[in-house]
Amino acid sequence: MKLIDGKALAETLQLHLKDEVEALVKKGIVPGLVVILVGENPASQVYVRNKEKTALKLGFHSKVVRLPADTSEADLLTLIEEYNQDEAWHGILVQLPLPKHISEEKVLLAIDPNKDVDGFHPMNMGRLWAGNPVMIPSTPAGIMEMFKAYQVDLSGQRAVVVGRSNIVGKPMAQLMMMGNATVTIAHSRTKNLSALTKSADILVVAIGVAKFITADMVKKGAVVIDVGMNRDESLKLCGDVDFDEVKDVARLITPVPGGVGPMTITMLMEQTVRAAQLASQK
Ligand SMILES: Nc1nc(=O)c2c([nH]1)NC[C@@H]1CN(c3ccc(C(=O)N[C@@H](CCC(=O)O)C(=O)O)cc3)C=[N+]21
Repeated sequence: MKLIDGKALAETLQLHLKDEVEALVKKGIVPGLVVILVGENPASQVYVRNKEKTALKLGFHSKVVRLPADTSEADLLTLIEEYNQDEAWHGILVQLPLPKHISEEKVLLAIDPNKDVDGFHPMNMGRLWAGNPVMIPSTPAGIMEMFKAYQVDLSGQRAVVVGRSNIVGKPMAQLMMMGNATVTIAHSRTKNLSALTKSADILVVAIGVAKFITADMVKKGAVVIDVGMNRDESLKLCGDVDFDEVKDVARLITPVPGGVGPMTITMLMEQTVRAAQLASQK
């Protein structure tokens, strides 16, 4: 078994990004990323802080707008429109999940697709499914970077994605299909799931159940990517894959923490740099 070191890869990619930021700054453009957080979800607080730290480290113009949990949908939409109009901000990210009284669909539709560095706007989702992506959701984008760095050739491979969310499962499946893999999307209602996962040369797991994938569900020599972020019995951070047993079956495997998470943040920064580059070419 070999570890896919997401943390180290993220640091390497960030060195390159820093150079790109410097080149932009010389032209008078500072990439700007605004993150909007509604409410006090503790996990969101951690992620948002990490995003801000990374943005500042790379020399971005960065801001986190923290709004109370009872912020109205109308007020949030107005704020998004203000950032859409403000040229200083190239990327706008509204942290999910949102409080229940706010429509996620309306909020994602309100973000200017050119500033939608998450790639969650229906326009960007559609472009991805049509095979002409502009903004790509950062978690699947980060996983594709891992495949590249570790020379995982997807062509002709059987890939299984466990999880069908708009932010991970679906875009992940499409990106691997674009890499010529044969892709199956499985989910909580899939019958005979372990037979399916065991047939996978490449297994990507994003279902949000701690240590759900056990060694008997994995093919010998498979590449296993763990998108999960859970707490185990002792409140330790753990993934959707039972790492301690699956590591002896897999050829390549990502740890949690230090795997997909740091790559997600890095790709978000990369897309913000690209949004700034695109805006400067207009
Ligand atoms: N609009 C939006 N965009 C997102 O990209 C988005 C979101 N909403 N909502 C929540 C999820 C989750 N997410 C993570 C990012 C980094 C880590 C990360 O850095 N994890 C570290 C550990 C962090 C810790 O210590 O808790 C690691 O895996 O090593 C995790 C999770 C982005 N998300």
